[in-house]
Amino acid sequence: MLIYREITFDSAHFLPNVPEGHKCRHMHGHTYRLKVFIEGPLTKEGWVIDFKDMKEAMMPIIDVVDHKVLNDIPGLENPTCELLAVWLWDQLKPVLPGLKKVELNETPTSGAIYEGV
Ligand SMILES: Nc1nc2c(c(=O)[nH]1)N=C([C@H](O)[C@H](O)COP(=O)(O)OP(=O)(O)OP(=O)(O)O)CN2
Ligand SMILES: [Zn+2]
Repeated sequence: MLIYREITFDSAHFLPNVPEGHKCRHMHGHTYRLKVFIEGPLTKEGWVIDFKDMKEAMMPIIDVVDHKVLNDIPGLENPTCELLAVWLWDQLKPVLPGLKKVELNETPTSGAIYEGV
């Protein structure tokens, strides 16, 4: 069974590696939407993991990026949606057994999906 929990956070960033003149070289912000997927068997409670426990595992990581400048965070010096999705995966993997996939929307119409290496 695959379950998910979704959360939003607001961050500022700029993309240092895009060409001169690209609008994303300038500091700007996004409301990111992160969907975290966990796969596993049903327990005797009839669930994979308590959604509440998922949220509790996710929140300390979300607190690192929420209302922050992403470029200031070690490992996020070039915070594209793709690299932020990988960073979130790397943070979540040790605290969420069964982590299957992260889906990160940077805008309502664009995003990245990462399932680990
Ligand atoms: N593959 C990627 N492309 C872009 C990324 C990214 O992380 N991965 N990021 C950006 C910028 O962060 C930018 O803020 C988003 O740009 P854009 O998609 O142009 O966003 P808009 O909502 O302004 O889109 P419009 O269609 O122009 O309204 C850029 N690309
Ligand atoms: Zn952006």
